[in-house]
Amino acid sequence: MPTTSLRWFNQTQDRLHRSGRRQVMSPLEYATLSLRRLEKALEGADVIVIPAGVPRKSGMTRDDLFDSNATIVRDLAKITAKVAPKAHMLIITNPVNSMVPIVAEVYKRAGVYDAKKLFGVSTLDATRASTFLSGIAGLHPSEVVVPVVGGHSGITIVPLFSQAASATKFVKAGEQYEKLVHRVQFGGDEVIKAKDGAGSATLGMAYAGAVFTNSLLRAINGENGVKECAYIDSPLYRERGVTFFASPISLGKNGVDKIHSIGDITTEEQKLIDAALPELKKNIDKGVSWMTDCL
Ligand SMILES: NC(=O)C1=CN([C@@H]2O[C@H](COP(=O)(O)OP(=O)(O)OC[C@H]3O[C@@H](n4cnc5c(N)ncnc54)[C@H](O)[C@@H]3O)[C@@H](O)[C@H]2O)C=CC1
Ligand SMILES: O=C([O-])CC(=O)C(=O)O
Repeated sequence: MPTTSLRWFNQTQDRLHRSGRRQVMSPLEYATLSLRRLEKALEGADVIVIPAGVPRKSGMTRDDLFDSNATIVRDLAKITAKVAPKAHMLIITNPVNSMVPIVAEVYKRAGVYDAKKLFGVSTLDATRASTFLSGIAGLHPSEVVVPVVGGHSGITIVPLFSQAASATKFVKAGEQYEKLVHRVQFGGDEVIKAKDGAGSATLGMAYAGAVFTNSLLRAINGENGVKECAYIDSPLYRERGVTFFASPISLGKNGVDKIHSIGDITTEEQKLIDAALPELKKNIDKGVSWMTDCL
């Protein structure tokens, strides 16, 4: 059945709206009302997108957000596991590398985990890679598709410029390549610095989140051949202890239909993946251990 409605819940807006309507509200009264409104918003959802949480400020890494955002994401996942256990879960909140394993742990404990329906949204990395390379190539970004694999922070972001079809020839080995990779890996830092305390890539993320969500909705509604990169529960590097990995995937009615292999890559790209894996493992283990410690 086609998706027919969009529901939106923002804790801060909810609090403002409620306190505007009633002058006196105890924290307990607010929390109870808010939880009920949230559950109502989520009930029966096919797709849930979670961008809730704190963005970083200049000088912070995404991992520095872990302590603030882990609790928010865990608590939201507990609710979604209860009221919409079959929904596709799209996680935007940083650090994505650790938040997705946290959601997986919550769902496992609730006995409702479906690895095919949990996604870390890494589309912004592919958007940046495409934008930067198309600028060099003099092409429109829509003509340049660059798979970006690994994770969503710093050196875990690995753009595969060698797979950008006809645009690949515009990438020159050496300094230009290194600068291009660095810009994709640290594009988020560039935005945070430019916004100077006013948040992170909010609009870029709104675009990237809409691209990924629309792709998923098209697949859920029966379209064939929908392909995106996303950070998912993946077998690709499991033997190296990395249980979540972003790679190209085909989407279907029930989420991940097929996880594609990385394919042919250059020696430089292999080095980037080798550097990404230990960092990714650390980020994933941190999320899983934090959940164990929560018990
Ligand atoms: N995956 C990605 O590529 C990207 C991820 N992000 C991440 O997304 C998150 C949000 O970033 P922004 O939108 O820039 O921040 P923001 O501060 O503009 O928005 C966050 C919103 O979350 C709401 N919120 C907080 N706790 C909540 C809860 N428990 N339930 C419902 N809503 C809640 C706040 O009221 C606020 O409106 C950050 O963690 C940021 O790092 C941002 C850009 C790209
Ligand atoms: O950099 C941040 O903190 C936000 C983000 O994930 C991005 O822009 O890629």
